[in-house]
Amino acid sequence: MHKKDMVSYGDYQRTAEWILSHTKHQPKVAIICGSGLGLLADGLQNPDSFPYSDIPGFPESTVPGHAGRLVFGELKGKTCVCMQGRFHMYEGHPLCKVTFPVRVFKLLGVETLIVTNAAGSLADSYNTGDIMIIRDHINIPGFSSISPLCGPNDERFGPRFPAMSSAYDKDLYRLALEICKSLGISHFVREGVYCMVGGPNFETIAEARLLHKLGVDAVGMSTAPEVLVANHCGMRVFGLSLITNRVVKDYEDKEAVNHEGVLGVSNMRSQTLQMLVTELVGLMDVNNNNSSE
Ligand SMILES: O=P(O)(O)O[C@H]1O[C@H](CO)[C@@H](O)[C@H]1O
Ligand code: HPA
Repeated sequence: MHKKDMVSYGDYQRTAEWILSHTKHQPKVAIICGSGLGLLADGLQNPDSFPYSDIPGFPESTVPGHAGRLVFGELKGKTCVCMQGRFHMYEGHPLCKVTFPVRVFKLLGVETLIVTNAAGSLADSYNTGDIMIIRDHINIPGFSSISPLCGPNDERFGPRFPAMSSAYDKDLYRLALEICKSLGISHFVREGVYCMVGGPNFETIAEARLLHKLGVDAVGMSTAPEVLVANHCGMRVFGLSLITNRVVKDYEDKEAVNHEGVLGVSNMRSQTLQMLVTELVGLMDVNNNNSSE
């Protein structure tokens, strides 16, 4: 690992201090919006919004559908911070930069991370527009030590060898399923395994077939690094994938995925996702939390 690709504890602290000097909000919940899902941030009450370019240490957001803003505010009375746009490895960011905000959130006092993403489906029973609650993930870059946790371990954040067998919080998972029932959306809500690939290309047919055989339900190019870093520093995590396309597994199939199509489906379903996340934040237990106090 090159030195320039490393981030020190002081770097996270500096960014956290900058944020604390610019907003009164003290979030307990952080939400990362996937491609085209930035609407999630629009429901925040009393918002304070900062372009990433104004925040010391934050990388630049370069992908269409990722506005590049950090928004603080309240959802159902709970103080949240929302990343309107995330960073991806394929943009050229080292993973410590991709996950930089998660550790900053930890220093701000965040205890729960909600990750969302756009993903292609491999499971034959899934339809475009389905919402998948992430039960677990497979981190393909991690298999070859491409991980935000590689390099010297900082014990102030967490242990050298973190367990990942409960990466996604079971209570939040169950609560989300109940909320889906009460919202009447269970017929398009699934539970499954997300797989991160590096991207930026979409999958070949052979890769798609391999992932299918591995038991992957949905594939995307994000999320696993953020979830790793959040688990490492003791946050609980909840994740949602919006199924924006079917991953082609058949050589005769002429359908080809593209990012514009992904964004189209995200936009179509983002209001439903917003409803689900809002209810979840409203009903989850947090030690919070009123920023005006
Ligand atoms: O994972 P998010 O950021 O939602 O974006 C997904 O959508 C993009 C491809 O269309 C890729 O970046 C993929 O990871
Ligand atoms: O089919 C896909 N593959 C990888 N990443 C994605 N992000 C949205 N759809 C996809």
